[in-house]
Amino acid sequence: MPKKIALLPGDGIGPEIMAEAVKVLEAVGKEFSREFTFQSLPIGGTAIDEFGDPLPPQTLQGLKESDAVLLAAVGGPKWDQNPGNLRPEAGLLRMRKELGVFANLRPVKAYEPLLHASTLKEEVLAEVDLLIVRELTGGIYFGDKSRKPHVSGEQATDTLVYTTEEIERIVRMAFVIARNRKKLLHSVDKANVLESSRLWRETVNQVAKDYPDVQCEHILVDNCAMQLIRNPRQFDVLVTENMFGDILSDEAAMLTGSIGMLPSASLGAQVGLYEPIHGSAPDIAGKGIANPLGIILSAAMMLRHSFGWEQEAAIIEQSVQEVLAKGARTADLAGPQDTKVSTSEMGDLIVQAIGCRIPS
Ligand SMILES: NC(=O)c1ccc[n+]([C@@H]2O[C@H](COP(=O)([O-])OP(=O)(O)OC[C@H]3O[C@@H](n4cnc5c(N)ncnc54)[C@H](O)[C@@H]3O)[C@@H](O)[C@H]2O)c1
Ligand SMILES: CC(C)[C@H](C(=O)O)[C@@H](O)C(=O)O
Ligand SMILES: [Mg+2]
Repeated sequence: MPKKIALLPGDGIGPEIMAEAVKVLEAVGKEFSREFTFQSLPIGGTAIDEFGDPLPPQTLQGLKESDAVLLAAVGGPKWDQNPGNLRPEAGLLRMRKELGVFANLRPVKAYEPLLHASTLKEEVLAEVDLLIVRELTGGIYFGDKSRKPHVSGEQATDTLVYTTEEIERIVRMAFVIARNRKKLLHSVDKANVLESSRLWRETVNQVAKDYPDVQCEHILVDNCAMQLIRNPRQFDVLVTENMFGDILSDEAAMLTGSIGMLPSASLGAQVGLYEPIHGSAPDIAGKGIANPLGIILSAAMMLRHSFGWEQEAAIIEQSVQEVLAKGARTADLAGPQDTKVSTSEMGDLIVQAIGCRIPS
């Protein structure tokens, strides 16, 4: 049976990078005799323009009927003044909630050929290989929001809510992952200030009893943000709530040289959702210069986590390493010595590398 992949190209650079991910999946399919069917569905700003809804019912239906979902990015200045529920981002959040993908895995790997491309020192970055496990369907993103008049103008409220159950399931997943890596887990919170973080920390301590072989450390989020830049190699798996994970993962992207490099997998009970961590990059959209590696590596995560195709995932990841080692770079990473390539040229190079790795 062919695997049904729902594609959500979205806005800005989304369609440009999505085209490269599809090329790569087709190449893997050809080499390994795997069949895919692709269904492209509207989401975000383009869906608002066409259907007046950032997550139209037919999109949600299509996602639920698919075997896995690949999203590029949503958002852009055109929709920034829309009311909250009619913003592109509202469609993305509603989709995550509807699919129940509470666990967002964001691996951060410093590729050797890119060490010089970061604004940080090479010796700090060498061999960084960590994983941020971000809670994705709770916290301040999903709590009640309100506005009311105030003597100074208005008062706005966002509510940060977590239940023991929501914390426990993500923390348990992080412990299992940590057990299969270096057996080191940092739980990131703000327990010195936030009640939700105090519940988070208590729950982590309870769950930790079931994983005595995993070393578990608590770290406050402000210190964690600093330590990620000071000495990132001290971390292996980090687990944290929704907004802290969002911010820390953009910060951690600079350990790789570009936010365009980071993939992610969002997992839960049903279908898996795969997306690069970056946004729609309106400043470079339509120029053919966006880095497609984040979405290509997300496609690799899809093959591994949704279909259990480890070899196929690894071949994509090895091809990315190889192409980078040969000096090809999109504009976000290119230095004077490098060969600067466009979005589609980068996709072609990965496809070629896949072809060369498999003896026919
Ligand atoms: N998952 C998502 O769909 C997602 C994630 C983050 C932001 N957004 C949305 O994207 C829009 C723009 O947000 P932003 O500018 O804060 O963040 P962004 O991640 O889109 O861009 C930040 C910077 O990184 C660069 N960049 C991002 N991805 C890149 C890539 N693949 N290759 C090369 N350079 C890349 C951009 O050019 C920009 O300079 C907003 O509407 C925001 O809400 C969407
Ligand atoms: C666009 C936005 C809602 C989203 C988030 O905050 O989760 C993005 O920043 C991300 O990291 O996927
Ligand atoms: Mg983000």
